[in-house]
Amino acid sequence: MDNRFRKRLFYSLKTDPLAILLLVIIVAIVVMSIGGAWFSGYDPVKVDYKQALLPPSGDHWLGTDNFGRDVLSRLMHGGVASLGASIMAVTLIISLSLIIGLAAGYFGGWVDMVLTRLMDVLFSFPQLVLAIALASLMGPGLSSLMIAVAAVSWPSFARIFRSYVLSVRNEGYVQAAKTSGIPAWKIISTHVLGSIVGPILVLVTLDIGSIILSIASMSFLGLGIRPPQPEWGAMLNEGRAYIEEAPWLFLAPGLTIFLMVLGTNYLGDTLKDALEPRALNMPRLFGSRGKSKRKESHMSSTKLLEVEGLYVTAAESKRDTPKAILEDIRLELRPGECLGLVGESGSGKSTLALALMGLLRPPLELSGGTIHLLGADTKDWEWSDWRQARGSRIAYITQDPMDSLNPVLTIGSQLQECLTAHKKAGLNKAAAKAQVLKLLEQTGLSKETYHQYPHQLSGGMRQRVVIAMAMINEPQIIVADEPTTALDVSTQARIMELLAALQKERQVAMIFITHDLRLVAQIADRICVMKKGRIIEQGDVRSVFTEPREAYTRRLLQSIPALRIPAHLRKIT
Ligand SMILES: Nc1ncnc2c1ncn2[C@@H]1O[C@H](COP(=O)(O)OP(=O)(O)OP(=O)(O)O)[C@@H](O)[C@H]1O
Repeated sequence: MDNRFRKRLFYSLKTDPLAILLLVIIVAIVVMSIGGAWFSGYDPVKVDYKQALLPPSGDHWLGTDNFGRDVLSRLMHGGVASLGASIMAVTLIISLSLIIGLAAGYFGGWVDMVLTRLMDVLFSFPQLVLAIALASLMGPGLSSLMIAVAAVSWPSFARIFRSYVLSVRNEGYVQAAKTSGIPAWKIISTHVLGSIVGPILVLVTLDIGSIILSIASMSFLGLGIRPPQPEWGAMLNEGRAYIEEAPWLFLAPGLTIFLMVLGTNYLGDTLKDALEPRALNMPRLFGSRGKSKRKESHMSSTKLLEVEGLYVTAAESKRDTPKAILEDIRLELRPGECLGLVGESGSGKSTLALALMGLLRPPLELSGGTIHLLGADTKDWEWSDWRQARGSRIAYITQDPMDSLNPVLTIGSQLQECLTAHKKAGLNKAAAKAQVLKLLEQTGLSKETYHQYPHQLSGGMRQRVVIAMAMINEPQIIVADEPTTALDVSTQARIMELLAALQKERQVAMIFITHDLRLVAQIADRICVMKKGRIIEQGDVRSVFTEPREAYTRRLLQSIPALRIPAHLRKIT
């Protein structure tokens, strides 16, 4: 666990009293279950009919059952059986699903095919019914319960692990390890497994609740531990007959199971949020709920985007003085125009792109200025407003296409998903597919791409898919953040041609971010030059190339060979 994760987890717990309360309850239940044997004070199985069905009192805090046994003592001893069986079942499930998920995801091919078909077969049965059938075949007892629950639960975990592996399998560092001749088992255990430890932890926490519930349900049906030994599900069954006469018999195990399941689910969510800060901070970034009225601006209707005095700061903690990342940014964009945003690494180009998309995440924060998008002031926009705008009005193309593509979904389904996310009335499945196929053709991809997965495509093809994704809902603005950086020179040229053609054909306005002035010369109408978070020079391409005002721009221009600048933009000397 890295330090930042621990800090985020601590922060989430600190600011969420319910999470703390549930954590305390879970710890108390676990401690009482483990220590029950020593400090319960009553034998959980000893029958004493004289004490039968006593209500809760100072002697018996949770009352007694129909055999005169102390309910609290049985609850504590039963916890060992219930929690022990659940933990054992989860361990079995995780081990099995990890082996199968890793093998399917990493080796692919026929191994993947066989294993995913096996998972599909198991998925086709209702899980609990199959587990009950298996447990009945093996006979009553906690071990048969555990095995039955594990045998039916592993496919859903294995499928998740497989998808994690697929997403890291094509990462540069895994490819580099493969090309260095490192054996598969070592790559899996260090690179692949290392990067999915976090998700495993979250899955375990999230799912232990449902495993506890499955084990209790099966015990309730009489498939678990044999009487008189206590177990929560079995106790629930025993208490059922006395629900009116002695409700504590039913309530005590029922509430314990409820609190354990609620607690583990809630804490699993907290853990997940700490691992994925995006989800944690999403809504807070856009002000409190219920203020979603958009203020229409007085901006001229010809400007698609107008940024005025924009400031972005970063502060790692409240105590730190915020560091200025963007200062006094002013720019505008008109229909069909391409604005090149250039500057050296670290000048703030990507941060500006994220601000324009409403995607700034802590520690980055919008600390001043306004962004008018298609006539609307985005100041009070909530997450849902940005979500509607993204894709349909303003789209984003990233540097690395793999960032935007899901490795486990086909290209066709991902494009169709983008289309249906902003669904226009009357768009059925067939029409959506036809639209996707047409766009694939327009972006120079074959029909077969529709059924292919991202890893089956080359880098250039993937970037074409991402461009198609950006175009599919016909946005009026596209922000392309170094879209050709990850490509070789010839693919780069073809992607630039495609972007220029699509932009012209569809009259889309584009912000083209790059540190490569040659690319800007090919595509942009105007240029903004950025340095240390500020726009230090902006103007039309020709004037910036031929008469740069700033020494910094001149240095940037001098760094590219004159011959690589188009003739009409070269300085006439
Ligand atoms: N999450 C963050 N927390 C703190 N500082 C950040 C964060 N993201 C970016 N910065 C800082 O903001 C500045 C601008 O970064 P940004 O990524 O926008 O630059 P860039 O011009 O896009 O660089 P590149 O061309 O290398 O992508 C840098 O100094 C960077 O360290």
